[in-house]
Amino acid sequence: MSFHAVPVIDFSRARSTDPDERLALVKNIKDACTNVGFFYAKNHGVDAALLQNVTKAMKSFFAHPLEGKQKWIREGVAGYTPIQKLRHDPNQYGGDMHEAFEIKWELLDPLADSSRDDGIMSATNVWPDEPPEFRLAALSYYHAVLKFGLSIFPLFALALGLPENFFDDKTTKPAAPMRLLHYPAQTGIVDDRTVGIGAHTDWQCFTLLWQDEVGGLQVLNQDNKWIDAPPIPGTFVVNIGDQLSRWTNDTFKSTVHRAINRTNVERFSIPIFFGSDYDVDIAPIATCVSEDRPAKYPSITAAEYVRSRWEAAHGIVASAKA
Ligand SMILES: O=C(O)CCC(=O)C(=O)O
Ligand SMILES: [Fe+2]
Repeated sequence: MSFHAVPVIDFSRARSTDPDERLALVKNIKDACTNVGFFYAKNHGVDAALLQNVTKAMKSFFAHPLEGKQKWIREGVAGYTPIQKLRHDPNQYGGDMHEAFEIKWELLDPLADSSRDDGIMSATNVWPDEPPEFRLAALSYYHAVLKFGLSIFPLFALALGLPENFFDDKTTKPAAPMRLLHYPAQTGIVDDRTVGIGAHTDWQCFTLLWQDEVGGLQVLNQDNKWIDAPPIPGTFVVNIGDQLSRWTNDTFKSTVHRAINRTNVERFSIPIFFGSDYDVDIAPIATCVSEDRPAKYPSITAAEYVRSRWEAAHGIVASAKA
């Protein structure tokens, strides 16, 4: 059945002592992940003040002239990406109309050892000197959302009929890049060819997205119609990515989406992409495979898979199809 709206799921029930409440939550998650691949999470528990601080810092950073921001471009997978550098949809006319700043896992304490071997996905963060509170604001928000994100894995396990701790030993140092995104106001001629971020699926297990009040996110349904996912204050948009759809042999859906800012107001959003540990093999989980539903995907590590998608988005190799 085709969906016509993105469901809203109340996560306060994850903390309930009533087992029926938790079961009802898992059922909502299962329905959303198998039919839509998207849902809003409300009552997620992330402090609104942390969000306020990071949005203030990112707005201040992106307001700088391009020359200042270009100092933070790095060859690797962290730092600044200018407008139109990426093209998420290879069929799209121009590049994506957004600029981004990407942050990798790092501890909040600047003196702590944040080195971590992520193999071919290893990256070191760069931190703009302006505004000075950028690092603290970004990482404080990041770690609060990381905590919420990790709490979703056991619920996904239950929704898949797996033991609740199934993902625990596979998410001890989970991949979780965060991107701060700025979609400029579009004042010229705007048509379907001018997209903020072209039609794509995400690469990791799932994404937690905060979006501001401007709107523009759209999700493709089974009838090939774009369904709006409008901003709902106090929620995150959660969507399944290709890693988890492969891993579950397509039990969970990784749904095509895009963002188009057709207003003359700039838009900001912050996705965090949650993956398993990079060294985990994401071949279809045994319980998702049967004689009727043979494994659709070969074995590959999460790092190899994500790296191939990253290279495709950067035009380094032909698109690696999910
Ligand atoms: O900005 C948005 O609303 C969507 C961003 C997105 O889909 C992505 O970064 O993968
Ligand atoms: Fe996305």
